[in-house]
Amino acid sequence: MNTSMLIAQDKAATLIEALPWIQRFAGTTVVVKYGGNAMVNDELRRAFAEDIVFLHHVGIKPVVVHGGGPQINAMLGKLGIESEFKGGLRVTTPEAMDVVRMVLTGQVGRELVGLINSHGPYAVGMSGEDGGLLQAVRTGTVVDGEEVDLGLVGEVVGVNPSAILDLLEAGRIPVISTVAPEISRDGEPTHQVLNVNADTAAAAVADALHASRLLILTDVEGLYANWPDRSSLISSLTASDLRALLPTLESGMIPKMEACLKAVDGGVERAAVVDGRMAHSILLEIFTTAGIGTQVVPDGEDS
Ligand SMILES: Nc1ncnc2c1ncn2[C@@H]1O[C@H](COP(=O)(O)OP(=O)(O)O)[C@@H](O)[C@H]1O
Ligand SMILES: CC(=O)N[C@@H](CCC(=O)OP(=O)(O)O)C(=O)O
Repeated sequence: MNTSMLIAQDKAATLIEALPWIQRFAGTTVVVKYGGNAMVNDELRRAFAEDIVFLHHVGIKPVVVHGGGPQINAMLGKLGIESEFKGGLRVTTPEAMDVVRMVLTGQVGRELVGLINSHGPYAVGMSGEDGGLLQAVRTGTVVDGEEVDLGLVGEVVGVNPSAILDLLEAGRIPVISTVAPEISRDGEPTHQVLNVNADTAAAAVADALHASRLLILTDVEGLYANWPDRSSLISSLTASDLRALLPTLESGMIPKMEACLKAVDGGVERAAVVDGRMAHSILLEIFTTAGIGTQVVPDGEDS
């Protein structure tokens, strides 16, 4: 066989490797969380949009939930508003909340919708406020054993997925920004919006949609057992293994791995953290046998 035939055979092998995965996931919902640190260059952003449109065209129903921490930081900086993180969450004043809402829904969400829609009229942006999608209660955090007030920060306690289901039914790709209306402890709307961590919001959405997969894109290869020892990357672990590991984790990995656990405990078949700095990481994770990154599987399955 000459070289061009060998190259062609290689391409056919790559395509056919995807067949069992396409058969397995067609008709299911895949929730992809796109983080601010994985959307920092144009090539990656374009590859992300291509992957999402690819999923759509092989019969999978992708739902994008996005963050935008670095973009919020940049806008707060431009406006001269100070902000700090405690326990991995942004302390959010009313002034900062206006910026969070404006940047996530009006800037980052718009940009992702535009990128996906350069392939066709698929994406529709919505925030956690639209169609009563998310409900959150105000939450603080605990740092060094002390309760810390975070201001207008919430934890998602309810998801009403009907607006997402309407969009999926119409063949659209929902792109969701994670701003959430507040409800009081007794369930009444307070008419305030809260800033929620996008990883945990994505898990709540995946859970409510009975998604087959939650994929969280980030700026490392996956979960390291002994961060920052690069030889300790974990390719797969069970929910129980993860539960045992959670107290040892640091900073940004905490909400991500909590989100994976919440999703798998809620019935999502698999949740994975993958490297968003690698172009087409979504396709590699879903359509190749080896996958990439770190996947969390339910107890009793081979990790
Ligand atoms: N055990 C760990 N494995 C991998 N990354 C870790 C670990 N512990 C802490 N991290 C840090 O978590 C970061 C990812 O979280 P974050 O910066 O919030 O990402 P994103 O903006 O994508 O949501 C990594 O870049 C790394 O610095
Ligand atoms: C409460 C809280 O911290 N909210 C986050 C929301 C955005 C987010 O989670 O963005 P990434 O996924 O890019 O980190 C924030 O204000 O930065």
